Amino acid sequence: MLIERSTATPAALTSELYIGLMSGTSLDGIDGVLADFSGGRMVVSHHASAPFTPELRAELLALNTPGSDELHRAALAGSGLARAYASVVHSLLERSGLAPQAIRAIGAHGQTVRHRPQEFDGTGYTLQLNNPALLAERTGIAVVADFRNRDVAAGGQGAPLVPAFHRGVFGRAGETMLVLNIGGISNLSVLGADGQVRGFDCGPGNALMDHWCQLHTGQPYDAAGAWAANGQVLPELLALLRQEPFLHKPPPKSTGRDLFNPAWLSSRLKAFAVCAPQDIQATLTEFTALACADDARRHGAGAQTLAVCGGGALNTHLMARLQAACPGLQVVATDTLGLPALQVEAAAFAWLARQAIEGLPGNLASVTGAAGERILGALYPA
Ligand SMILES: Nc1ncnc2c1ncn2[C@@H]1O[C@H](COP(=O)(O)OP(=O)(O)OP(=O)(O)O)[C@@H](O)[C@H]1O
Ligand SMILES: CC(=O)N[C@H]1[C@@H]2OC[C@@H](O2)[C@@H](O)[C@@H]1O[C@H](C)C(=O)O
Repeated sequence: MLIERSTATPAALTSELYIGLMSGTSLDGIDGVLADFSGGRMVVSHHASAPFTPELRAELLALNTPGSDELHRAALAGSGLARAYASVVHSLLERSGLAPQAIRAIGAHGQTVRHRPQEFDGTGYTLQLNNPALLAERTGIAVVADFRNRDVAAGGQGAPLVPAFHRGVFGRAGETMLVLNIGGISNLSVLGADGQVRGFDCGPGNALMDHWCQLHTGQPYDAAGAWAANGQVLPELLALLRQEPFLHKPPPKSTGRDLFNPAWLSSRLKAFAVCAPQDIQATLTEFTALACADDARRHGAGAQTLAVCGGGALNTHLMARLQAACPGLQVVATDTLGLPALQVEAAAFAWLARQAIEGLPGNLASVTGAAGERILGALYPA
């Protein structure tokens, strides 16, 4: 039998440079980072982002709800996403002056279009559209993708996956820290003083606010929350929104656009049709802040700091409402702790790719409820 030698370049095999790519439930576009893990710590050297084209965004959004010809459309959308990912990778290579061979691997999250991990009699699923083979082909770099399904197969939620990364970057010995990601959906990591980590999705992040803002102002999001800040919170609507059972479920739990979507909102707005859209926006912002704050208070005993990442950290009004609802905590953006809010999730997927390449687990059973820690992701070689 002829045993062949690997033709992979030694540079790629020893490199500690990884690229992380994230396109999340806000569906605003792609964030990518180039991260260096040499020397036992992570340094993000470059960040690039790219909005989705209106066509790709519309199709990815449409694929979140059942429709016709889904298999064909999902395949095309996955390839469209991979091409957009490749152009973010090319920007990172150009900015850093590096050749593809210098990068060990790309961690590419894909686009979540369904997330039903625990339904269907224990055979639930989570679906991230992607075309990792095309991404590897277009970049000449190995790709790690499909990070969530192994955790789901082990009985877990498949999300959130970032708490282990949050521990590595933001954890402080002997101190309880809270890290809140406000993307389309929001998720909280509780980094215990004793090293224990808990984490779960809190509920909506920007998804409902973005939808309402787009509908009534034509803008993709409420910049700095200025529109909401000049509206009046509607107490009855707020109370109705806060009745949502997901918010009161104990962890482990995760959610997505499967639940917090325009249909969910419409059904709750029926009795409020005469209200000013700006007041609805103020109420949605308050609802989002309270969904996060309730969890921070409920699960964050002993913590002094709530570090916020994701695009929600740029919503000044939302951050002020969060601070008002958590008087015992200092609410800060993760920028103040060394990692800019918009880079955290992409950096997490660079880290998850490295974990996979090194044969190390990516999930935390204490977070997702999986039967144990697992190596996450599938490898598409360069
Ligand atoms: N200047 C700003 N003012 C207010 N909101 C902002 C601003 N910039 C970004 N955002 C919000 O952040 C969102 C994008 O956040 P982010 O990139 O973290 O989302 P995501 O990648 O979809 O996250 P996730 O995977 O956690 O759902 C936008 O849709 C918008 O709602
Ligand atoms: C299924 C899915 O895509 N979940 C996302 C989503 O966006 C925020 C929240 O819901 C979180 O659970 C998760 O993303 C981050 C990156 C995570 O897995 O930790």
